[in-house]
This record gives sequence, structure tokens and C-alpha cells, in this order.
Amino acid sequence: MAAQINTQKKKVGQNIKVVVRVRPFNKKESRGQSRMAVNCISPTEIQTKDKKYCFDRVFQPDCNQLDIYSYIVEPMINDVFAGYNCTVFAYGPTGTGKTHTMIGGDPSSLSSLDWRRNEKAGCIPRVATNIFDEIASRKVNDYNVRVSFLELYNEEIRDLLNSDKRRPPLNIFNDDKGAVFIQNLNEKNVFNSNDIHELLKQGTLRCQTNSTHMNNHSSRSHTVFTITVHIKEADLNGEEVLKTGKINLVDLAGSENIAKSGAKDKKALELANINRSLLTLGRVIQILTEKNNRHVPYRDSKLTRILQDSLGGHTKTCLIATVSPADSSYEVTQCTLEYAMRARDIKNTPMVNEKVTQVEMFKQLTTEIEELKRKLEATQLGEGGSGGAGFFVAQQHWDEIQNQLHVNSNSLTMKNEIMDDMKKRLADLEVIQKIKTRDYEEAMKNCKNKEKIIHKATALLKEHRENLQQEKYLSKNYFQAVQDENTQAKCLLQANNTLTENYNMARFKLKTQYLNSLSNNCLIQEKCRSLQQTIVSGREQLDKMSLTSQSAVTNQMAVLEESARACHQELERCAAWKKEIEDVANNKNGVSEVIEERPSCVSEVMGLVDKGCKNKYTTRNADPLNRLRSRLRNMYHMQIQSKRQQIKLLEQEVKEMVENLEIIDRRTNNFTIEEEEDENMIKQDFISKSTVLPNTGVDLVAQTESVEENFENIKSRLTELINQKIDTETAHLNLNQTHINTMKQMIASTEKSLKMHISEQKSLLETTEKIGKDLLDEWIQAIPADDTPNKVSVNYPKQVGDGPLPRDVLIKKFQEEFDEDISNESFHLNVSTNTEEHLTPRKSNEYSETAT
Ligand SMILES: Nc1ncnc2c1ncn2[C@@H]1O[C@H](COP(=O)(O)OP(=O)(O)OP(=O)(O)O)[C@@H](O)[C@H]1O
Repeated sequence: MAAQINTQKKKVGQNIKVVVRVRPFNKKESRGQSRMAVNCISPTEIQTKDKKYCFDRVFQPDCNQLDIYSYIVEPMINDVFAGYNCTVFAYGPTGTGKTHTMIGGDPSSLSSLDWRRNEKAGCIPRVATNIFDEIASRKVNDYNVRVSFLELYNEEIRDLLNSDKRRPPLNIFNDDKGAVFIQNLNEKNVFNSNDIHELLKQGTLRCQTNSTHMNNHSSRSHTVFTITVHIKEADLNGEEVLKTGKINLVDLAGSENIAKSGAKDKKALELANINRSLLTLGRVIQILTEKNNRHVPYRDSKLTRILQDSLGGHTKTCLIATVSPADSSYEVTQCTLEYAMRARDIKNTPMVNEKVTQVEMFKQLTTEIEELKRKLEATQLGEGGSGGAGFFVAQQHWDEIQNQLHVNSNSLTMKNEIMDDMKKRLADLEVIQKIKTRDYEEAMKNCKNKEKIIHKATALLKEHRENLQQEKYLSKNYFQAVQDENTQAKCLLQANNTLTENYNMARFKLKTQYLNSLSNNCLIQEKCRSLQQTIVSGREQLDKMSLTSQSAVTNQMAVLEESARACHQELERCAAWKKEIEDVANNKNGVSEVIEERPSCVSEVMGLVDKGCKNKYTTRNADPLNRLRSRLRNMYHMQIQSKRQQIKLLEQEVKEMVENLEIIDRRTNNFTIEEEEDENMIKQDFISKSTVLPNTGVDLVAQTESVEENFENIKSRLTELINQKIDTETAHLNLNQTHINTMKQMIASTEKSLKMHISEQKSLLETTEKIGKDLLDEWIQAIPADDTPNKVSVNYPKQVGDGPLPRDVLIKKFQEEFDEDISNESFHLNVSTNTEEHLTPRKSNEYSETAT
């Protein structure tokens, strides 16, 4: 049994691949001087005189076997190992190279064939070697490769790997998922490519032998060479799964028209039957490419039944249309190209075959065993006819059942052993599961703790980030402050420079002032000296003047004495003049008259006379010399007095000048002291400032430099610290991130394993449920060895009679109902509780409810 279960994982429709291979002219065509009827205009286009066709690839007559293999089959090897089913059809008229493409050169030399070097080798020998190469390169240890080779001729399946004439008939079955399997078809285990080559050789020879018995048989039969690969690999969870993929290589019968063969009557019917498969194939292709969802008549031919999954199913399919280039074959070539064009529209939904895990296998086996046991018991009870649910079976059939039971019993024993082993493994698995559950719970706990830690760490991280921001801000401020300080230091330096300049200027000014005052002092001193000299010279002059005045006095005395004498003489003259006046007074008449005439003049003259008289009297009494002397003395005294006065004034002036000089001197001294004091004060101030500020410009520069250096150091240290902090924080962050990621991964993997566990449990449940049904079917199928396409079941009422209904009655009933003779066939007996339906034979699938 080769049941393949397909899953419904992906449903992406993809068109089947269709290529055309044009063979070279054969001898006959060359001799007949045929002309080319087709032209390969590009790698994907072929042109006939009527039409241009586009395919996935067009292989020209000069292409070689390896080109075909590399493009079509080689990529399928990976698919087979991935668990896909793949099919390659060769379709075309007789003699166009289908067998050449599939098998290639002389099959008798196949076993020693190295397909890479042998140019004649077709796809089958190449794929055989390729599969084992792939197994070796993938280092697959646990694998199983099986080969089957069948021929379909006149709607009859022949096993080309089984020459036994007593071989059981080959029946085609569909399981409930639509997968097709051929009962009793030999599937040979192969262990290397040579094994496959050998089987291919044997099968091909057997096919050819058949061909010699039947005229031109080979071109009218279809052959299907299947290689099935089972590999055991660990899946992503480390669990071992069994993957199954296969490749079907189908060499179809020649597609030429029946009419063309010229056969008539029985032969024509036979040919019609032979071509039934091809016709059905054409119909199936036609319907599959329509959009009206018509019923696809797969069941109308065995070929379409066998290849059902390859056409509109889940297989990856490629059709190779082989054509002749000759114009003599133009018509069939055109038909073939049209046929191939239609096939291009078929959409398949390739799917990976279900991978079966060991646990599932175990569950399947367990359920199968249980079911078998139950069936066995039921059968044993029914055997004696006392079980109430008995049924009648022919003796021969009964023997077969007994044999089957014996085989099944052995199988049961074996399966029991396997079951025990499996039970042990299950127990182990349960322990592991418990441990894993505990681990999982612990992991969950850890996860929760870690989550808390992560939350804390996140909060801490946030805090760190904030701190960092703050530190950054502070650093920025500090940086600014340092820059400000630097600017201030520069300002101070500038101020200091200005101060130094001012100080130097003030110093220079003071010096200039001092020097000026010094020179002023000298000038004053000079002036004082000149004053003193003036005074001395003044005194000397005074002394000289005194001497001069004394002599002048003497001279004046002399002058005065002279004048006294003159005076004396005057006086004498005055006396004389008085006498004369008296003489005149004596002459009174004349004078009286005058007096009378001019009294005022007389009084005036009398005043003058009186005055003269008085003067005369005084002068008469005083010494005129003495008077003169005293007058001169007075004059002298007065002059002396004025000179003294002058000297006093000069002395006063000199004194004042000396005093002024002293004041100036003092002032000068004071000024010098003040200046010194000022200088000292400035110095003191400068020194005091210098203690606060840098001592000197050099110090200040040095200090500024050191400040700058410090600033640079602080800056670099700060940068370093910030970088360190950032590095630490980043490392911290990364660590936390890694931690979080690890935790997430752990959570994810735990979740995944949990989900898987749940899905496993579910699938186990489902499988357990289904397995009972499957085994029941299988059990039923195993007993009657039915070779008809539809199972025949005969309903048997529970309440009827004392014994089983005779077989011939049942056969008759069936004949009446279906107009079909089942006397040579084995059939099921079902017990019905429905009395109304009793004795009514039905197809089993129509009244499954009545089955117990
Ligand atoms: N591409 C090709 N290159 C060289 N020879 C070819 C090519 N195709 C076919 N031939 C030769 O043509 C002959 C007929 O080929 P083949 O038997 O493969 O045709 P077929 O389509 O399988 O015919 P049938 O339907 O009768 O089985 C063979 O001798 C084969 O070697």
C-alpha cells in the first residue's frame, strides 16, 4: 500500500510546466527529403506555417539529453527531497522521441551508465543516479528508496517488476483524501542507482517482450516509472519526521489518431480502448482548463486515475511534447502542439506530503492494533454463527480469511511487540513531557521574574538616560562656565595689561613731574640765589647810596650854607627894602590918598607889611643857618627815613621772598614726599592687586595658560567621563537588550513548544479518531480481495431467518438490482438493522449507515 496523505498547508495554484522537444530528422525523413515544418524561433517559441506557439521552453533538434534533464528533472530532485510529488509526462506521436527522452539509449547498458558522461541516457537513468548522489551529499542516514514500474495497455495494468504469472490483480484505490494507490503493485527497495538501472532494464525488457507478443504494442502502451523516496530527518524542533516524495516518469502511448492506423472492427475497438486513456487524458486536460467547474472524468480511464494528482492536483508536473520536424508529420505535430498548449492552462497546487512524526506513527499503530483486535474478536464470535451478527462466506473465501487472519495475527504479535516498545517510549516521553512541563513552568516563572527584572531594568535605564541627559546638560553648562571663565581670564589679562600700561604711564608721568619739579626747584633755588645776590647787591648799593647821600648832604650843606649866605644877603636887601618902605610911609599925603582911593589894596599891602614885619621880627630873632641846618637835617632825615623805609621794604621783600622760597622748598619737599607716597601707594596698590591678580603679566599669561591647560584637561576628562558613561550605559543597554531578546526568544520558544504540544495532542486525537475508520475500511478491503473499482456490498437483515442467506440468492439479487454479474467476484456482507432495506444490495458507499 502506498498511501500518500496530502496536507492543506499551501494552496498556491501554478500552471504545469510544458516544454516541446523537436527531434532531428530520422533516416526515413532525410531520405524522403522532408522539409522542416516547424521553426524554433526563440528558446520559448515555435513557429509552424499556421501559428506561433509559446511554451516554457522549446528544445531544438540539436539539443542533448542533458539539456532536457537539467531544465526539467534536476530541479525536481530538491522538491522530491522536500516531500513533493513530481510527474514528468512525455506526450507525442509515435517515433517522436518519448522513450528516447525518458529512457534514452540502449537500456541493456544502463547499469554501467554514468549519466553525466553518457550522452544517450534519458531522464530515468539520470534521476536514479542523481537521487543517490543527493542522498550522499545530504548525508541522509535513514532513508528508503522504492521503485515501481507499470505498464498500462488496453486499460490493463501490468507490473513490469513482477514476472510471477500468479500475481494478484492490480487494483487502483483512492483514499479519502484523494490519493491514489495501486494495490499489489510491486515496490522494490533499492539501495543504489545500479539497482534502479537494473530494474529499469528488466522492466523495459519485459515491456519489449510483451510488445513482441502484441503487434506494435509498445507504442500503444503507457509506462509509469515511479521512484519513491522516504527520508527521516530532524525538523526545526529537533523531532524526527518522515518525509516522503516521489517522481513519476510517464512515457505515454503514441498520440496519433486511430483512424490513421487504418484499423477496423475488433482491432479498431482495441485501439479505441488503448487510446481511451489518451482520449480521457485529453478530456481531463480540456475540462481542467475550462472555468465552469465541470466534473473531471478522472475515473473514465486508468491512466487518468493513476495520474489524477498530477493533473489539477498537488503534484509538480511537467509535460514534454515531442514532435517531428518533418512536414510529412505536420498534421500530428500541429495536434500535439495544440494539445500541449491546452495543457499549459492546467493549474496544480503543489503540496508537501504530510510529514509523519514518530509519535503519530506510534498512535496510528496502537489504534490499528486495537481495531484489529476488536475486529478479530468480532470475527471469532461470528465464525460459529452464534454471535447473532454472523454472516455467510464461501469456504474458499473463509480459508482466505483464515490465512489473512493468521497473517494479521502474526502482524498483530509483531505490532504488539512494537506497541510494547512504543508504550515504553511513550512512558519515557511522558516522563520527558512532565519534565518539560515542569521546565516550562519554571521557565514561565523565570520569564515572569525576568519580566519584572526587565521592567525594573527598563525603569533604571530610563532613569540612567535621564541622569545622562542631566549630566550632559550639566556638562554643557560646565563647559560653558569654563569657557566663560576662560573669557573672564582673558578679560582679566587684558585688564591687567591695561593696568600695567596705566601704571607704567602713571610712573612715567610721575617721573616726568618729579623731574619737572626738580628742575623747578633748581630754578627757584637759582632765583633765591639771585634774589639773595640782589639783596646783597641792594645792601651794597644801599651802603653806597648812604655814602653818596652823606656826601650829598655835605654838598647840600655847603649849598645850604651858600644859600644862607645868599639869604643873609637877601635879608640885608630886605632891610634896605624896608627902609625904603618906611620912607615911602613918611610920604603920607600921597599914600593917604592912595589909601583912601583903594582901601583893599592898602589892607593887602598892610598884610604884606605886617607879614614882612613879623618875618622881620622872627628872622631877627632866629638863627637862619640853624633853621636851614635843621631844615636840611630834616630833609636828610626824611631821605634817610625813606631810604630806610625802602631798605625795610626791600628787606621785607627779601624776607618774603626767602619765606616764599622756603615755602616752595618745603612744598617741593612735600611734593617729593607726596610723590614718593603716591608712588609707594601706587606700588602698594599694584602689589596688593598683583597678589589678588597674577603677580605679573608673565605670571598672568602663565596662569592663563595653566587655566587653559586645566580647562582643556577638564574638558578632555569630562569628554572621557561622558564617553565612559555613554559606553557603560550603552553596554548596559545592550546587555539589557540581549537579556530582553533572550527572554523573548525563551518565551517564544516556550510558546512555540506549547503550541506544538497542543497541536500534537490535537492531531493525535484527530488521528486516533480517523485511524479507527481507516482501519475498518482496510480490514474490510483486506478480507474480500476485491478487484472491482467500486466495492460491492450486500445488505443482510439481522432479523432474517435462522441461517445465512444463500450466496446464489444474493448474487441473483445483485444481478437484478444492478444488472451485473458478481458470481466470480468476492463481496462484502453487511448486517443491517433496517428491515425495510433488507435484501437490497447497494454500493457500499451509498449505505454506510447500515454497517455495524
Ligand atoms: N532527439 C532525438 N535525437 C536523436 N534520436 C532520436 C531523438 N528522438 C528520437 N530519436 C530516435 O527516434 C527513434 C524513435 O524514438 P522513440 O522510440 O523514443 O519514439 P517514441 O516517441 O517513444 O515512439 P513510440 O511512441 O513508438 O514509443 C529512436 O530510434 C530514437 O533513438
